[in-house]
Amino acid sequence: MEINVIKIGGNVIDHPENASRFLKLFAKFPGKKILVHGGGVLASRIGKSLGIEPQMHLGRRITDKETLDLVTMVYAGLINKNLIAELHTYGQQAIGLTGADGNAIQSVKRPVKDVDYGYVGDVVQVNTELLESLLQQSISPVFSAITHDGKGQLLNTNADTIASEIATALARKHKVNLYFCFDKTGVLMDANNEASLIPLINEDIYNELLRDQIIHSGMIPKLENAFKALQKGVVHVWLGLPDNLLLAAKGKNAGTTIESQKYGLY
Ligand SMILES: Nc1ncnc2c1ncn2[C@@H]1O[C@H](COP(=O)(O)OP(=O)(O)O)[C@@H](O)[C@H]1O
Ligand SMILES: CC(=O)N[C@@H](CCC(=O)OP(=O)(O)O)C(=O)O
Repeated sequence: MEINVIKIGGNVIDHPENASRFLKLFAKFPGKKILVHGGGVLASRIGKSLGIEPQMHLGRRITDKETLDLVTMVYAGLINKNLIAELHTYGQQAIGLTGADGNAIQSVKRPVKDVDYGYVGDVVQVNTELLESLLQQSISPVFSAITHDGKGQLLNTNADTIASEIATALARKHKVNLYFCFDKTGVLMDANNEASLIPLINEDIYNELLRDQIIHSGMIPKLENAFKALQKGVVHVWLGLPDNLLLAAKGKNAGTTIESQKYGLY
């Protein structure tokens, strides 16, 4: 089957009207689809109000025990359940999951190298049978950024990574497209200038932009994951505004595209 994995960023869903516009588009999006949502900004805001200061390193959250409890409540509870409830108002069958539910995504606690990320998980296994069975019933799985290690420990996993790992695992058997929706028109030469869109990107350009710090913060894991997915068999990766998602599905660019076959890079 053809499967679309769609990631929606925390900056978009932090604004209820933008979240609603996106969810309506997701409900309209044709074919089999899986949603992965972030929520980093809300977790940081609620954390601050509780005296838990966010600590990020290269776009990823350093997660101590207290922060793990916070993100579990915010991502798997507050955000995930509200998204599911709203999707049903648009006629979209959906089921909210963490990686622990149905053993959907197992991860291992990231080994300490230069940085100790704490309770952050690197994905090792995706339960594709579970996802296939839900999709066959026209139920869209909706994932928050929480995984588990199979030994009782929940772990925080970057939502872009979850989207990429799900897409990659399904790509072994299916044609998979991966869409990263966030708060910019795509990858930009200047993150503050929407007109500076880079419509196509390859790994050489990425490395140059990274070196020149044109790509920074949350864009780093997003693009790392985009390239990883393409290398591992995902057919099409797109990044852009949620409002352009249906255009992207029709093959119109309106964002930044990295396409495996067409450019022969992957
Ligand atoms: N070159 C770039 N083009 C576009 N955005 C960039 C770029 N470099 C850094 N960014 C930042 O990355 C952010 C998107 O990453 P992130 O905040 O993790 O998104 P999400 O909402 O998906 O979680 C943008 O809002 C922007 O501030
Ligand atoms: C380990 C790690 O960085 N986890 C992320 C998970 C949420 C996320 O990725 O949210 P956005 O997509 O909104 O950024 C975090 O806690 O910020």
